[in-house]
Amino acid sequence: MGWQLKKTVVMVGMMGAGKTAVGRALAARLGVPFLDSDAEIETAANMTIPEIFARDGEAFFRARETQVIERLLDTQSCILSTGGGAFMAEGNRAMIAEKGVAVWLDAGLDLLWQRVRHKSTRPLLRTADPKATLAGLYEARVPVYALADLRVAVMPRYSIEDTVERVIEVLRTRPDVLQGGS
Ligand SMILES: Nc1ncnc2c1ncn2[C@@H]1O[C@H](COP(=O)(O)OP(=O)(O)OP(=O)(O)O)[C@@H](O)[C@H]1O
Ligand SMILES: O=C(O)C1=C[C@@H](O)[C@@H](O)[C@H](O)C1
Ligand SMILES: [Mg+2]
Repeated sequence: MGWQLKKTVVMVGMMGAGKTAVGRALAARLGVPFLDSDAEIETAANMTIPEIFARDGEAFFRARETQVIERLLDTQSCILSTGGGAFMAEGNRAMIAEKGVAVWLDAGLDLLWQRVRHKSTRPLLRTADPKATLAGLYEARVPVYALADLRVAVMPRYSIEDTVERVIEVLRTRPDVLQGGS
């Protein structure tokens, strides 16, 4: 029997947690569409996220992010990966709770730093001490990510496919979200 995804699964968590990589692999596994709010914003603006931050500022990006998430939540039963800051806005959380189910990819700070340290694609980390900036964001955001409906612990030894398996296990505890697969 195939899978039946009943609700849109919204991946939330810190930058580098794997929302995009795991979300894409999860969608392929379940045979449902994959959407990524950061990618949609870049395509619509025809600019990269660092370019948008540099030209229009973070507040502009956040307004776009809310609009895009609202639009993407109307795609029935898909996997929607968000940007790392999206779940911080209460209005975004309310939309996500209404139309989908939020899954927090919970990765530790050391792993996150290993994943993001060599990339220049995250404008918020363009500071004098990006490791300390990441740590500050982590401290501030973890209590908010913890409001997600479901949590999946991400371990350094997990491959993307391993994490997909963990997400599926957790989703299967919610028959209103995922059924089938046996
Ligand atoms: N086991 C793994 N699981 C998830 N990602 C991994 C793994 N191993 C390496 N990666 C890599 O870690 C990087 C960060 O992942 P990804 O871009 O999916 O994070 P993200 O949560 O979408 O971040 P952002 O909030 O910035 O969009 C990617 O280059 C991804 O390919
Ligand atoms: O954690 C964040 O606030 C961000 C994460 C990325 O996904 C992008 O949405 C952007 O770089 C901001
Ligand atoms: Mg991403």
